[in-house]
Amino acid sequence: MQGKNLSIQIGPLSHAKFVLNDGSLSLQKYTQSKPDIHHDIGYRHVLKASFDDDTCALTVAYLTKKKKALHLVVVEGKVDQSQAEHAAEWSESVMKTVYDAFGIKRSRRFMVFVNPYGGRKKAVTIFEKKVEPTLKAAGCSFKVHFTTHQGQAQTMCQTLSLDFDAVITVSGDGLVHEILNGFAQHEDPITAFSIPVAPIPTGSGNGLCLNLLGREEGLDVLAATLNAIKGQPMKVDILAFTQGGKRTISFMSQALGLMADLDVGTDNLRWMGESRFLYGLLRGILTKKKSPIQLSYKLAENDKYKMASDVANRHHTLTGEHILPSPLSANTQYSFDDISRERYEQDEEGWTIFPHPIIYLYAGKGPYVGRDFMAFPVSVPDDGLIDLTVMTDPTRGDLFASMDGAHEGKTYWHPKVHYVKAHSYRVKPLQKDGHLSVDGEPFPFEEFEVEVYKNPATLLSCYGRYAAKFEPRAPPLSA
Ligand SMILES: Nc1ncnc2c1ncn2[C@@H]1O[C@H](COP(=O)(O)OP(=O)(O)OP(=O)(O)O)[C@@H](O)[C@H]1O
Repeated sequence: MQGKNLSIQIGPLSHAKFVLNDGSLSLQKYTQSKPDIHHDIGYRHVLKASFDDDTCALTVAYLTKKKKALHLVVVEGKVDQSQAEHAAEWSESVMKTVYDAFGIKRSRRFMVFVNPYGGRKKAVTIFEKKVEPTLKAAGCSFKVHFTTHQGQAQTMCQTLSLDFDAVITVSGDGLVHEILNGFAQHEDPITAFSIPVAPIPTGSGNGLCLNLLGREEGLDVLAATLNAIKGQPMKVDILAFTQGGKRTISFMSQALGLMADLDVGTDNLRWMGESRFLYGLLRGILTKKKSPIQLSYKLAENDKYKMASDVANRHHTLTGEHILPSPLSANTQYSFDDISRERYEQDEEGWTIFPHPIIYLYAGKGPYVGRDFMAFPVSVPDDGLIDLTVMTDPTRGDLFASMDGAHEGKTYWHPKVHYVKAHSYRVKPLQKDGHLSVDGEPFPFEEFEVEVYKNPATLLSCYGRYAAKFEPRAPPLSA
């Protein structure tokens, strides 16, 4: 249809034609020096189309994938005066198609916090070279603050004016932790938590970005910027971590033993980027240090097969993708007499007492804790539960084997990995030395309790669920 087409003159020697198709905007560029260029741009990647009446200039901004990463492209050109009315209508119809039809507000207003210190300390450059131009090209407005010290973003969020469409963090998970803790101390915490947080990955682990965008795009700065521009609010649970009478909000994880040693125990190696976690893991496997603790939890579910098929069914309902448990193959690596389904003693208040000595405890929300470790593959954003995983007394071989396929969540199936969903849990260390990390930040190695608050916080998501792929398995016939 003619109304869906628009031609522009880009320079003296080149021109282009846009066509608004079903599902994509196609661009055909004709230049003298190069062969014709054709792009099909999916609606999701179209950031803006605008027409300036005074200058007869049309601008279209979009993101395109080159060498596995997204790049910003802005095409500008002149429209013939006789086509001015059509060009104005055409650009408005593009905006209606790529924003309004999906219920996405155009030209969002953001508060942006940039942590110059996180990861490899490139956040400022990344913000200036990539994020800022993309937000501007999409017609978004924003206020930006470069943090000068730890805790500053948290303090600012306690009194943040709540008139932004979202808060963007250009950092790792540490700044997200600060924002949510600031919101918890806001005079209107419910409204504060309703402001979505959209992380952009410039830290070392960037677990939240991986959970929102998946392993392929989770570390792509412009995929995360696009999520800020076009993602939809997704409600998520938060975790109340209480230690010594003080409550801290945790949005991602608590780690103790080996899993904390490889994170806060390698803090001095931040310059290594993500590799510091692998180094910490190998060091931990070699020393195989035990953590004597008392652990108890309020159990919600401990059937690994059921949890895996429940999460697959939920994804199926949300996306229409069909995921069925695959039958057990003859060469399945592990036996299935796993320890999760053992019945442990319960106290009179219904707390399950976990009896084993442990190598690590890892509890949290969101499948990925780093690109190479999907620690909580069956985690659900808003089930009101925390996924709790404990490794008991493994051999070094068990530890190595449990890390095989860790990026796909295979650790979950290892028979020595105890994995449950709990309403809450408590830990009492039985010795003084040790590491405890909460959302990757160090905390005193002392007694604590974690409870789940169902659903108060908000993130932006393009998928409406955690973006992790995890294959369920059929239970063995005897189960
Ligand atoms: N300007 C600053 N100087 C020093 N520390 C800061 C500053 N701004 C924030 N912080 C703190 O820096 C720590 C690390 O931040 P961040 O999470 O962004 O990076 P990271 O730890 O490398 O990444 P990840 O958490 O994804 O592993 C956090 O505790 C954060 O509160």
